Amino acid sequence: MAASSSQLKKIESRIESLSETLSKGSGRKPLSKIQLNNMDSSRVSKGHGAFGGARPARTAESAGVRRVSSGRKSGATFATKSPVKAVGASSAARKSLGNKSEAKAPGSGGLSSNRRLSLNDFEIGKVLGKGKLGKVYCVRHKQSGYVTALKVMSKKELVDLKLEKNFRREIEIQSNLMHPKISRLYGFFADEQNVYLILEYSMYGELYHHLKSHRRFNDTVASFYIYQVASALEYLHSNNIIHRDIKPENILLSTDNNIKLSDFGWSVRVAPDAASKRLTICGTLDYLPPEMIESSEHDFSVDIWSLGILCYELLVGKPPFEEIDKNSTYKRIAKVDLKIPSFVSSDASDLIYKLLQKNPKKRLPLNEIMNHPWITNNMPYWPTEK
Ligand SMILES: Nc1ncnc2c1ncn2[C@@H]1O[C@H](COP(=O)(O)OP(=O)(O)OP(=O)(O)O)[C@@H](O)[C@H]1O
Repeated sequence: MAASSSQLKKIESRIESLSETLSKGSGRKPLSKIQLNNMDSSRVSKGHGAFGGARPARTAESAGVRRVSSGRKSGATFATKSPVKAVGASSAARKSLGNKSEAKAPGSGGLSSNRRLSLNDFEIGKVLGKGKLGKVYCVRHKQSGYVTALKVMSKKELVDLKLEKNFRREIEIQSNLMHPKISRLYGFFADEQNVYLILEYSMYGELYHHLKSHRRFNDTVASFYIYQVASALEYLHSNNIIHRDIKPENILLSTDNNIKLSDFGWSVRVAPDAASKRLTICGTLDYLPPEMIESSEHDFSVDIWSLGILCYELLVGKPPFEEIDKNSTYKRIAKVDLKIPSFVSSDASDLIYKLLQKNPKKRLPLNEIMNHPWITNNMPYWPTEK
């Protein structure tokens, strides 16, 4: 595993430029004011699903978030069932995670109607959290009664931070996704100052906070989450999308510990041709794969690497290559300097080793991850619907 001195030199100079790129953003062009001002929800609502078919006007998921009580419970390893009556959603959460019926549209006339939306269409509730560009609120759509999350982003900040490209990606990709383990983007609109994303409400917030409050999860809990993320990734990859920012902060929890993969700001749609490779460095430091650090091309397997990091972090409580300074982290990633604590079960260790392979081609494919003994042996203990 030890790298030669010339390899190390190469990595060091790479790290310098990488640190610069990550702190500056990767040269994204500013979007003109006119483009931002022209944004409205009709682009989303008129858009046909990239994966064949128009988006339904209302989903079972959205119906399931009606009449939500405002209190957010947290703390339980498996959060107790919410007061929300989920219509059709999450019933097949455990063993048939890909069940499309969860995302079927039971009716019409919901949030994604062609009528332009504005802030006046919503009752604003509590702040759910704060992002880089603004706050996220729990809101109720007055006409339908649907409770959703409303992400408010300042146009000025978007331009100043050169994040318009990420924002466009987030909208273009997420609005066409329909999977029970992926957070829905119902639409968006803009006014003079802000753009607003209407998102599926995940009442239990980020998986990251749950992990921090528990320090680490046991095999049953961690495998339940990993299986769900793998299921979401299987859907994304089969639709030629690489997420590129898998981490506990981007995994939200809804009822019954159903995960909702979110934050598609770094995701990318690639040509169906398997040879298509990307070069952009993106994602989050601890989750970067060796090929990004070494500036090689990357493909779908970056998400498999990140799934390996996630698996480790859920079981150990911190990512595997974490160091005080980022250069040391980069070096450890480049060398795949992996040390798994002895309290991690042998099945889990086996899976982590198979995911954190330096050679992207050697990383375990998603279907094999979902059938790995660590998953199948823990599956009977996953929570069931009450
Ligand atoms: N759909 C949602 N349901 C419930 N809570 C949410 C939802 N979306 C975001 N939140 C909460 O709001 C916080 C901020 O979210 P936001 O996506 O703006 O932050 P972020 O991760 O920094 O994203 P960005 O990088 O786009 O700024 C999250 O940490 C989460 O707790």
